[in-house]
This record gives sequence, structure tokens and C-alpha cells, in this order.
Amino acid sequence: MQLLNHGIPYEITSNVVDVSKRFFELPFSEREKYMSADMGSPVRYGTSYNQTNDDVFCWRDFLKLVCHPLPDALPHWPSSPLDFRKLAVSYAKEVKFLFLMLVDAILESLGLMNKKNKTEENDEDEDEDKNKEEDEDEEILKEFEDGSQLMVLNCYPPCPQPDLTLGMPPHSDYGFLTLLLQDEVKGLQIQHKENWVTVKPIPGSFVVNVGDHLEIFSNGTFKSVLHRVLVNQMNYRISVASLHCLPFKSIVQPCPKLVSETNPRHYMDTNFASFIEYLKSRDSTKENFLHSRKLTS
Ligand SMILES: O=C(O)CCC(=O)C(=O)O
Ligand SMILES: [Fe+2]
Repeated sequence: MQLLNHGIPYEITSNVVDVSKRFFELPFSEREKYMSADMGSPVRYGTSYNQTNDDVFCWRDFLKLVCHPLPDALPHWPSSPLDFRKLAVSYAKEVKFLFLMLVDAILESLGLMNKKNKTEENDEDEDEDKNKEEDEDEEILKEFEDGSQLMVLNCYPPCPQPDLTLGMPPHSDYGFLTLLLQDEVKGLQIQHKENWVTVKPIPGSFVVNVGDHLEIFSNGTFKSVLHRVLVNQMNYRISVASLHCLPFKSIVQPCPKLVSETNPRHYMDTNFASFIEYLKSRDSTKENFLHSRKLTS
């Protein structure tokens, strides 16, 4: 899905793409300051997926920025280019707000949002049950507000032999939703009915990708989307992905209200620790993470 007319000023999206480009143009000595093998680091620069244990490298540099809680993470973000933090922060805040609007709509589409209706006059018993449900629904939304946000700046340099490699191999995103901004260079493809379809870049628009957690939470109503990135001989390509999840410590599970005798749960509980375990043990012959959380009956 591509999202247009989302209300985020074009200046903010184009500035974050521009400052990302300038970060990747810095001398390596400046960029390498942010290299870290620690997956929990608030800022991490690297190549491929994980240059310490990938067998085959992808044609990609990345900078990962933890965005939540922002006051703790921000002092670790790059201070060069000089306007980096300012532009990345204003983008991160806008995109989080947009994510929450999308969550609200998704919860409603799943029948999980009973909007508070303060003006309506109902009889009192009914009111009490209704209020309880409304409170539970507000709780879910509150958890998303406190949820984690990870921003990934991707840079795919021109490649002399693009047919021999990929910018990113096929994967689905860990997390609930990813809001992805791409520059005007083609490269992103999503899998649709066994075919790879190129997503046409529309300046200022967001590609919204369903992540593994939304598939689990919705008990399979939403399906996470497999995607990959091609590289080309001519152009640098920049993308900025904002991955949104529940708080790191939360258990992700099919929403109890969506599970019933006729619609049993299709996924095990999961959390961030099990994902890290999976990443460490990953080899290219293994099933993907979501698959490893599926219940078979
Ligand atoms: O560069 C892109 O278009 C996709 C990036 C992506 O899939 C990711 O960062 O997870
Ligand atoms: Fe992705």
C-alpha cells in the first residue's frame, strides 16, 4: 500500500532523505564511529544485514537509529552532518504520529475499537460494560504509543554487476508496521502472487508494509509482506524505513478478542528475545522468523 495525502509536509520527508544521503557521503572514518556488534545499541552503522555473520554480503549500507525513548537515544545519534539530528528527529516524530493514526484505523477494521461516545445517553448497566471495553481498547492504543520505533536509513550504491547481487534479500519486517520512504530511484519489490512487483517511487509518499507482529496480532487477518531490493549500475538509492512495534518487553500474541473456538490461534507468543535468538542462529537455508512462530494443527 502506498500512502499519499498523509499530512506530513513534503519538506520534512525530502529533508530526511537528503540528510541521509549526506551522512552516507561522509568519509568512512566518520561513519565507522557508529559501527557496533551490539544489537541493542541506540545507533548502529553497517554493511549488508550483519557483516559479522552474513556469509554473502548485500549491496547496502545502513544506519539504524533507536527512536524510543527519544531523550535517551538522541545523544547517541550522529552529530555530523550538523543538521542530522534536527532533521531526523522532526521526521521521526511526524512518522510516529502517522503510525498511531494507522493503528487506530487498523484496530477499528479488526472490530477492536469501541470509540468513546460521551454525548450518548445509554442505560447505566449497558454503560458500565461499554466503558470497560472502551478502556481495554484505549489500553491497546496506549501500548502502541509507548511502543518502540526504529529508523533504518538505507543506502544502495551503484553496483557494477547488479544482476549478481541484491540490495536486500527477500524478508518480511519484524514489527507491526513499517512506514517506508524511498527516493526517486526504483529498487523495492514486493512479492505478489509468486511474482516480484516493483514499487513505483512516488516522491513524498509512504510504502506501508505489514510486519510479522501485525500478522500475529490479527491472528492472520493481515499478512506480512515479503519484499526485497534490487540495485542498479547508475544511481545511488536511499530509503528510510521506520519500524514500529509494541514495547520491547511486550509479548506479541494473537489478540484474545480475535481468537475463538471457530477461529483458533494460529501463532505462538513471541517477544524480542526470541527474535534475537533467531537472528543469531539464522542461516540462509532456514525458514523465516514468522514461519517459526506458526502453530500447525
Ligand atoms: O530500501 C527499501 O526500499 C526497503 C528497505 C527495507 O526493506 C528495510 O529496511 O527493511
Ligand atoms: Fe524491509
